[in-house]
Formats: sequence, structure tokens, C-alpha cells
Amino acid sequence: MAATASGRHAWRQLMRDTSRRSVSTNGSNFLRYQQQLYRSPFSRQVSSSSGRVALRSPSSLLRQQQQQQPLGQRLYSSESSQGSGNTTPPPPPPPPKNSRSQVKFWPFVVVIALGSGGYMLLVNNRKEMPPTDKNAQGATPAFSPSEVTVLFVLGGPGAGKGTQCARLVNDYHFKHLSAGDLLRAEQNRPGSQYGQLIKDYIKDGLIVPMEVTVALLENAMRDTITESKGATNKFLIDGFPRKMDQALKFEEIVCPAKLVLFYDCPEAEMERRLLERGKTSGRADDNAESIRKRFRTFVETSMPVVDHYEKENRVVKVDATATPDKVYATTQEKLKNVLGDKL
Ligand SMILES: Nc1ncnc2c1ncn2[C@@H]1O[C@H](COP(=O)(O)OP(=O)(O)OP(=O)(O)O)[C@@H](O)[C@H]1O
Ligand SMILES: O=c1ccn([C@@H]2O[C@H](COP(=O)(O)O)[C@@H](O)[C@H]2O)c(=O)[nH]1
Repeated sequence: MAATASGRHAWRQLMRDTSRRSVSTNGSNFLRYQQQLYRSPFSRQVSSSSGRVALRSPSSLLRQQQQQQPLGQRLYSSESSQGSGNTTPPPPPPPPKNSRSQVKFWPFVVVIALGSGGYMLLVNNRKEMPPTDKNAQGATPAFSPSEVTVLFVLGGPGAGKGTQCARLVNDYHFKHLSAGDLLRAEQNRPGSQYGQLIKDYIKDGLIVPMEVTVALLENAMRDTITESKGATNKFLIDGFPRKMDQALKFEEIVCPAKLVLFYDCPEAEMERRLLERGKTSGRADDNAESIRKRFRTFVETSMPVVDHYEKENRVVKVDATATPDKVYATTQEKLKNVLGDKL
């Protein structure tokens, strides 16, 4: 309830801000406002020497996550369903310096003229441009799918993803990258500014802001390719993407996935496995309460990702209830059918 009330408050605040701004549409204020509105939500800093992706600060990530949510769902209280940090609403924009209405038209004319000129130049040059790897959004992924094979491995918590990945690595020389393992390593890395944030999200079974996970995966892929001098170029990305925004962003900027290997297992069986694993795993989320939250996140947030890929005919579904040996035999058979030599 408190979250909904603050969502409504944020909406009213924004309505007040926008109408206040529109009164004084002085040229430079207007342009600055447009730039704020259309600023890229995923601006990355890539080191020119190593190519590694640097991350933005946790508070800016949380702010960005709130901005990406529909207004009605923006949560500013500690009851946020996607975070436990105490974030405050973004401050209202500064009031306009000059409250008298003075609409100047020349900046619009200049912008339109420059835009039209640029567009004509683009159209004229288009015929001479070589073909590129750019995707529909205009971004070029870091790795080309013709050189790098990515399989996403999905399934509920405890479905047996890690167990099956270990076997595929052994037999087919994939590199196994578990998003959960990468997050836990980052959480425990001395000096990491994301440690506490990741810890809180994992304990509550929530999905860490995508920018962190996508950058960790991209860097791990880059390191693997560099260290193997290009010999390792097949990746099992385990437990990712768990949310639609991650799926779209990863395929846009890192590498389009070949397929999704989906392990289907009933909740009762997954719960039994996780409680058993919890006796020795030392994982903060292998307990009854966290498991319940993880199941909920899986159904509400991760299953839509599987459904999305299913519609694109990119899912290889395997029944994960049998013994590990039988599940692996089915996995091999189905992957061979789809990938042939590429396996
Ligand atoms: N087919 C199976 N039958 C019975 N137990 C299994 C099977 N596959 C895996 N397990 C056991 O279940 C537990 C969870 O398996 P695993 O860690 O592979 O699952 P996961 O899907 O990677 O889990 P998570 O998403 O939590 O990382 C482990 O203790 C594992 O030994
Ligand atoms: O893309 C991801 C993957 C995982 N998480 C968080 O990590 C835990 C544990 O993941 P496992 O795959 O079970 O090891 C998961 O519950 C999420 O909290 C994530 O945020 N994003």
C-alpha cells in the first residue's frame, strides 16, 4: 500500500513538473529537458585498452531501475519489490529561471534543419555503406554469433542446471558461466561496491539490476576468449536471462543466443533437492523462506522469458525429473538434433 501511495505521489509530482516546464519553453531549457528524457538508460563505459565493461555506482543503478519501471510501479520506499535499499524519490527538477512565457521558435527551426540535413546525408550515403553486424536496435553486439556460440540454460531453482552443465563441459568443451556464481564472486570480492546490494537481492530471491549481471557475463566471456587465445568460443550461460530486460540487453550488446536449454521440473522436487543441497552448500538462499521467494520470482519473472523464446522456436525443453544420467541422455539427444556439428 505504501509503495502504491508513493507511486501515485511520484506520478503527481511528475505531472506538476512537466506542466511547470512546459510553461516556459525557453530554447535551451527545452533542449536540456529533451536530452534528459531520451538519455540512454544503458550507457556503458568500456576501457579502451582491455575492452572490459566498467559498472556505474549502485545508487545510480537503483535510480535507473526506478526510471525504467512504469510510473505506477516505481517504488521509493524500502518495501520495494525489487530492492531492499532505502531509496528516496528523485528530487524535482529546478524551477525555471524565468517564469514569464517566452516561446522562441528559432531553436526548433535550427534543430529541424540540422535533423533534415543529417537524414538526407544518411540516406545518400546508405548505398555505399558495407553490411554490418548491427541488430534491429542499431547496436553492434560485442561478439558475433557466427564466431561465438551461446546457449542460455534456464529452469527453476534446483532443476539441475548446474549438474547438467558440468557434464556438457566435460563432453563438449563448453565454457560454463553461471550468472549466480559470478554474482556471488562479485559479492565476495574485497572492495566490491556491489557486495551488499547483491547479497540483499540473492537472499530475497530477486533479480539483481541487469547492468551488473550483463557486465559480469560480458567480461567473463571476454576473459575466456582472451585466455584461450580464441580456442574456447562455446558458452553455457547458466541461470540467465532471468528477466526480459536482461534477455533483450544481452542479445543486443553482448551476443545473440543460439537457443535456450530449459530444464522443466515440478516445484516439489526442486524444493526437495534444494533443502537437501542446503545441508552442505553454505548458500544463503538454500533455506525454506528464500526458496519460496525464488520460486515466486521464477514463475512471475523468469517464465515469461522462456515463453518469449518458445514463441521464437528457440527452446529445447528437457524433463528434469528423472535421474541425472537420464536427464543428461535426453539433453544430449535433443541438443544433437538441433545443433548437429555445432555441439
Ligand atoms: N536429476 C536429478 N535428480 C536428483 N537430484 C538432482 C538432479 N539433478 C541435480 N540434482 C541435485 O539437486 C541439487 C540442485 O542441482 P543443481 O545445483 O544442479 O541445480 P540448479 O538448477 O543449478 O540450481 P540453482 O538454480 O539453485 O543454482 C544438487 O544437490 C544436485 O546434486
Ligand atoms: O541473472 C541472474 C541470475 C541470478 N541472480 C540472483 O542469484 C540468485 C542465485 O542464482 P542461481 O542461478 O540459483 O545460482 C538468484 O536467486 C538471483 O537472486 C540474478 O539476480 N540474476
